Amino acid sequence: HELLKDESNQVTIIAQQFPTDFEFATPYTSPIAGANWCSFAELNDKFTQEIDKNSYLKFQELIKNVPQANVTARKDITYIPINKFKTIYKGVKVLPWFAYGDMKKIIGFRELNPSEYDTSLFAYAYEYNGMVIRTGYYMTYLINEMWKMSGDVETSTSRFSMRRATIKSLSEAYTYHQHGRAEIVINCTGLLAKNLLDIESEEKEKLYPVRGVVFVAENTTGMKTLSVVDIYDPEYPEEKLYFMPRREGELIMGGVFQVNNDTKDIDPTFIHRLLSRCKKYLSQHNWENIKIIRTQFGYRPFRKGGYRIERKGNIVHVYGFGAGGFQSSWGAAAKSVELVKEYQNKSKF
Ligand SMILES: Cc1cc2nc3c(=O)[nH]c(=O)nc-3n(C[C@H](O)[C@H](O)[C@H](O)COP(=O)(O)OP(=O)(O)OC[C@H]3O[C@@H](n4cnc5c(N)ncnc54)[C@H](O)[C@@H]3O)c2cc1C
Repeated sequence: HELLKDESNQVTIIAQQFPTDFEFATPYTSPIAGANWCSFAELNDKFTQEIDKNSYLKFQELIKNVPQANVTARKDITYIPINKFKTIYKGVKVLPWFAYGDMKKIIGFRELNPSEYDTSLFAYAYEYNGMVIRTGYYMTYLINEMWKMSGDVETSTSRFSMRRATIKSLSEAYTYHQHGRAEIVINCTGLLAKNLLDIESEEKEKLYPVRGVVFVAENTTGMKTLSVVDIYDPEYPEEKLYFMPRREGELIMGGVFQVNNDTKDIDPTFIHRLLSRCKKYLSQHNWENIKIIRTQFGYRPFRKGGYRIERKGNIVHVYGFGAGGFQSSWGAAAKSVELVKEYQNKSKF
């Protein structure tokens, strides 16, 4: 999308799976995400903070001006239960980087007053102006924007095309360009980057899946804010508790964070624990007779050391986004475009 803004660029997307696919023979993460913006950057990680801030601002622009992008403004509230505060955080209040500096203002960050939550359950809570990205629709919007920019379809002047194909190695990707051989390849293969024959051997070791399971329900709960309860259950340490109310009256109910789990089985008892936690922690909402439409799972493409945005000759690697591929997307795209331009400028001389 960002590359097409330069009218001299022509782009072909090669993919095994596309956003409107509903079953995947091989891992494809993006359609499974909720998704929200909740940057995970550490307090001193300015690089990721800049990327996530850039993305936040872009999503805000879409919220305000582009309804068909399917990004919806939602207050995002996080509650920290007392047991987690005591056992895991050792009684120290932990706030994210965007609770400070100019980002605090931009994002409307605010700690909740104790009168606003149940102090017998929670040690503290905070909120900010967040969002829900309706991922399937949002990605379709992006594709349609690219077709618009293409100006033409399947002719010698078209600047965009999509190709369903499976590549075994990055070197093969050059041959799929709609107008002959590509000059540069951008590798956004997510978790499957590790299967590419010509990826560096150390990269294969770095990538690992963190499985997520979410329920898509009809939102009869009355919940209008994006709500996260930062739970810790020593018996089920992989289980989380978060909710994303989508624009069309759906509720994403999550989830789990299962490191190195690439299975497809879902524990049938999980939903019962999730609902009993809902009744305990979020009793202001109605959890009776909730109708679950679908259970879905995906593999967050984690990479040891964080994500990779790096140019090696005429390949730009952009993968390993773990649990934050949407919230980092626009910032990561901006960095990738810089790397493409760097290559284009070098190859001119
Ligand atoms: C349950 C869950 C909840 C999440 N919630 C959030 C959230 O709230 N906010 C957030 O920011 N992130 C969230 N994430 C994380 C986010 O979904 C990922 O970081 C993001 O989707 C990764 O995108 P990607 O494009 O790198 O990988 P993918 O979406 O997996 O895309 C990779 C693409 O490469 C193609 N491909 C791979 N190998 C080949 C090949 N050899 N040949 C051809 N094509 C190939 C695939 O077919 C696919 O099209 C969540 C993830 C899960 C599972």
